[in-house]
Amino acid sequence: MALQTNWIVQKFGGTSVGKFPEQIVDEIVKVYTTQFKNNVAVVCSARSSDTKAEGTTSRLLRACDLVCNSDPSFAEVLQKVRDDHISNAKQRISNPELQKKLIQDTIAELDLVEKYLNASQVLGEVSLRTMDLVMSCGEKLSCLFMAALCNEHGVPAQYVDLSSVIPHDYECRQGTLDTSFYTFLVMAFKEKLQPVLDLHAKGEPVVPVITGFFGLVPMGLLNGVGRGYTDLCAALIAVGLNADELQVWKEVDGIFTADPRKVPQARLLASVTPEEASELTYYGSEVIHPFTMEQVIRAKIPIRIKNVQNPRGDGTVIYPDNVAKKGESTPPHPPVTLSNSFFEQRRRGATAITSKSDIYVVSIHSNKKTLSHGFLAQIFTTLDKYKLVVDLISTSEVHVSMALPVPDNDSAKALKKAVEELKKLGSVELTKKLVIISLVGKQMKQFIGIAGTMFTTLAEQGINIEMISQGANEINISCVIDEDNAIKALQSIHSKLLDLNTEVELGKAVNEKLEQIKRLAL
Ligand SMILES: Nc1ncnc2c1ncn2[C@@H]1O[C@H](COP(=O)(O)OP(=O)(O)O)[C@@H](O)[C@H]1O
Ligand SMILES: N[C@@H](CC(=O)OP(=O)(O)O)C(=O)O
Repeated sequence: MALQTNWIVQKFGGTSVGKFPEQIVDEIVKVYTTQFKNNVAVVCSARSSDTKAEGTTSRLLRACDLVCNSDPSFAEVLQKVRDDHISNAKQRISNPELQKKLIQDTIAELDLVEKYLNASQVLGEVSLRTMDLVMSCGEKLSCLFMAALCNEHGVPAQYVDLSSVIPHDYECRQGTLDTSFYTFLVMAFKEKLQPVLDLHAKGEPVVPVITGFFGLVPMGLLNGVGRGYTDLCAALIAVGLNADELQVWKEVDGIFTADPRKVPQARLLASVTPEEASELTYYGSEVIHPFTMEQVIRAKIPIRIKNVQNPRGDGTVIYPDNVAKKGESTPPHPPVTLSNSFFEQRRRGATAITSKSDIYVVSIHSNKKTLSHGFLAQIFTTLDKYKLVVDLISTSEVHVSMALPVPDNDSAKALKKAVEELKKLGSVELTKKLVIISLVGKQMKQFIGIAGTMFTTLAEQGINIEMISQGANEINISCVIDEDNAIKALQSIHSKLLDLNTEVELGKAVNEKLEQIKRLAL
């Protein structure tokens, strides 16, 4: 039995769809379908013609906010989305029929959104469900456009809308995003893609262009998954199709040892483990949505991060170093033959460094002599009440320090109220304008002295450390410093711990292993 299905799922982010749609179709989708003979499924996010903050999803959410504040200017925001998509269709789709149909479909979707928002304005609220419905429009418009562009460029494609795959009453039946929910989604996606699979079976392959918005999830998509949900959707599609690889296409060559915009010496990593990718994303390097990994890794599908502007590059593979690939009950035999070259190749302890801005530190000095029973529970109950998240925590006998992300005005207001309540427990000190610097690496726990080098380097640079914390999984050492010192800290720690280049060799080994697995599976 052939274990490889030849399916590859390619996910494209909003800015890539906005800036490089022709390259996506001609240099990526067409190359994989015709040259490499893969079955390709495409998943797209909502278009952003420039930055994500000015992208379609952000605009649609802003329109919802305006409606909540009874501000009628939401119509102007919708008009911007309309103008942007119509001019894009006119500019990029020249076949009159395809263009006419695309513009008609675009207008119909936006008219629907306008209806929802007008109704919400009358009701005086935008429910979670309405917000999801409005948000879904972004991915629908983007995929309608990409499917039209594929067809225009000679790649037969079919638009697939996932926005109604979750039944209305699902919330009542289940309630949370647990494993059974993901299993349900995978089955639902499979069913939705069956007509495409049937065409493939008949020898009429077509590329499904699938909305990365996947339905009205219990509690709302933003609460349940958050921005970047299309990565998760692509992962679940990869599982449903039993794909050989999930490719997440971005505007960087892959995952680097640090954000290349901040550390020019940063190196591209050939591979990282899912845990490392999650930590990096959580602590400021937004490379992939953290929920993505679990689904695909469970199905033993590798994730490859690649660059839309450099499709021939190898990118970065996210794959655990101790698991056999899909279809294998045990690792390729004999495992020893691979162990020297593959992921076991030692790095120098740390894999990458990252920074997360907009951090406040709250320090509470208990008014008792020792931390009394219930002290921490009271702190967390208060933070929970104001929906505040704690990124790092460190405690001593009568003292607790916590680093919290405060990215916007709403969370700043919430924190102010929480601090007032926390004052009942002791003296509270609040420090603002901080960043978390995190050193991440699965090998770090086996190396002595990494934390020492990290903190000595900061001391040598005259950088004061506000707080220190080591992640319980031992693959993350973090500290909090003043935001003005962030770049200096990243660059100096990088040059001490991450400048050495072992990646070229490691890259070869990663590809060698995946090739071997492919051969074994055929
Ligand atoms: N360690 C890292 N490796 C790669 N990119 C990183 C890292 N840390 C931060 N980044 C930044 O993350 C961004 C991700 O790429 P981009 O394609 O812009 O994202 P999106 O798919 O959300 O549009 C890049 O701009 C890059 O500078
Ligand atoms: N469009 C959504 C979902 C998404 O995944 O976006 P992107 O792939 O562009 O990060 C958002 O902006 O959150």
